[in-house]
Amino acid sequence: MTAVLLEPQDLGHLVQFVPDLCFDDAERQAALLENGSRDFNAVPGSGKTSLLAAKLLLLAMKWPHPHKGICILSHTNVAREEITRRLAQSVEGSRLLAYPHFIGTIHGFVNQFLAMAALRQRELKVDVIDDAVFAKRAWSLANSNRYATLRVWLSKQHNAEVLVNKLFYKSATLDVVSEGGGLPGAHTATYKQMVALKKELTGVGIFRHRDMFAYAELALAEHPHLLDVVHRRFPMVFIDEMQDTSWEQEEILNRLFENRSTVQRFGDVDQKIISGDPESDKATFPRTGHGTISTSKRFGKRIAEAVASIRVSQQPVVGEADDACSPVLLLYKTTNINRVVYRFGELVVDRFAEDALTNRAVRAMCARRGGEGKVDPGRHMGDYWPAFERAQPSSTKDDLQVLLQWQRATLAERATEVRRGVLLTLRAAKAPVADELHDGRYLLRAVKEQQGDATQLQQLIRELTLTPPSFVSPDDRAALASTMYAHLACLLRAEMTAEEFAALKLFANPLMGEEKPTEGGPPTVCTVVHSDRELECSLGTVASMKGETHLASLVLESYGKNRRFDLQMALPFIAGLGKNFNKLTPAQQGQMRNLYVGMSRPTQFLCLAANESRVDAQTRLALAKKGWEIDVLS
Ligand SMILES: Nc1ncnc2c1ncn2[C@@H]1O[C@H](COP(=O)(O)OP(=O)(O)OP(=O)(O)O)[C@@H](O)[C@H]1O
Repeated sequence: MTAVLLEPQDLGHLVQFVPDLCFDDAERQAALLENGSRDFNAVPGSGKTSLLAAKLLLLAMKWPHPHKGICILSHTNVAREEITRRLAQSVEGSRLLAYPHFIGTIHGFVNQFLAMAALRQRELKVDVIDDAVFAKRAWSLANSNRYATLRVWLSKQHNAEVLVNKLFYKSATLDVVSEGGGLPGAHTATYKQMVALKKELTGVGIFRHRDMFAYAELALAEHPHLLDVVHRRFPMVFIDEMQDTSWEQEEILNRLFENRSTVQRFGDVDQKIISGDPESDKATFPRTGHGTISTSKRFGKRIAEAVASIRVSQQPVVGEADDACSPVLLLYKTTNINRVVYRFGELVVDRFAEDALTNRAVRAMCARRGGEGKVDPGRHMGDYWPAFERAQPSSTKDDLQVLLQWQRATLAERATEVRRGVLLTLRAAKAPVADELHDGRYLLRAVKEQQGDATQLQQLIRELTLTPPSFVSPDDRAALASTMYAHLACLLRAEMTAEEFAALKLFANPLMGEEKPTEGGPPTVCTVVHSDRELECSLGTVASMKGETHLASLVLESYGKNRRFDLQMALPFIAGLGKNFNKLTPAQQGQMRNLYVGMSRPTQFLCLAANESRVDAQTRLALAKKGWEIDVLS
């Protein structure tokens, strides 16, 4: 037996390891003491990630194997960082941060243990694995003369851009298909150009995340013994945020670990809001016999009642925290929609003293842009806050500003982003050293080989890693260009002047020339001044705020692709007007799940905003009877 067993007496160590957390209830104790393979479905704010971290700390104390480890997988870097942070606080936990254990995202795991083997065998280098970078390059290639046949065909397609931008390899045969829709027959010249385009990008190392799963399958097909190697290395596997795992990902994990290792999966099936998986009905989470955690430590009774009323599975949500204020329904008119977020800020200032707001998040969120059409506004964030739409970066790993200002990552990750940023700059400047160099990680080596010394480059990377540069004003950008030029001059073409370098497009401000959003403030922040106090409320999509805990949250109504407003549909459920969940279409259930994620973020104050034309008198009355305040924006 290679898995480690936890026993009731082990729980005594939790006071020392995680003194801020409480695991006294039967549901959490059962999850901690479960030693077999089992799923756990837990409500928002139940502390899934911290429970998992606590369990790992207990296992770390007893882990006896020098060459076998625990595999801990999450969907997002945020969850991975939370687990890592908790483990790093003790000597025992720190052991899990190194060999033989693995902590990372499912993507990272599949790349490291499977896909890279297949790529290496084919001598394929990876420049970047990033859907946005791929999309940008693929669309630009598709519009070039070399792909004229493809271009003509695309000009007749209504979904041309998405077809090209979402090309990916499927299964071990590396079939070229698109998430954007069907492609022409394999024998056609158009399809052959589509394949050539995909291969051209493969040749320069630009991949989409999904491609890695195809290479992983290829690795398993060519080397079936990898299955044994991986599961023997990891007798215990924990997966966080399981509801967001696509079937493609789950299938590979099942092949590796099911019925071989002890696998425990944590998540909340009602928070599944990542759509676009055509095989999502095959997903198995949560399996029959799963454990449950039904109490939330994040919010109290009133928010719990609202959240439970729209929970698609209809399972209970119990709020265990203190109940602070009544929820508010904020009704606006089409003519004053641009005041909604500001009004929410005023409501927050009225309810909380300055101290209570310090270091606590106040956020406004809305579903992703969905349906268009001639309907009263309130369709997406752009209707409430026009600057928001314009501020969305079109690309991530291909944008110097994003790379150099990546705030969330660890220092090591920041250095990787900075190296890539420097490589992009050298490429833009057509520096000889950047020719044929696809991966920022090899930049230092390439410079050393070429120049014999890379001290200047090293200094620049260190400086940018430790102090993220500002891009706000033209002066900031000129200063960055000047610093980079000073350190990189020896690598640039002899004729390149500092002025030419500073004029490179990647130092330009993407928002330059556009109307300023709010008196020069960032386009995703609303600054509210009320009662001689100031409050900042940041804005985002619900998906971008998943996993967050706020003091106060505003959920703005939105219009789905199915041409239904989410809150118009949900408010009668929240008001308890006896609506039936079984009558909701899959698209409407998706909207409900989105609201469920958004409405379950706040610890104390929940506010929903809807156009008054869409909320009838009966619903308003029923909500008021349940203790909701109705605030009509004048
Ligand atoms: N066992 C616990 N004891 C006390 N407080 C806890 C416990 N678990 C979580 N909390 C607190 O509850 C809040 C929500 O926790 P957390 O964000 O980890 O929940 P979650 O299950 O990941 O939520 P979601 O699914 O909504 O992302 C946090 O403020 C956290 O500190």
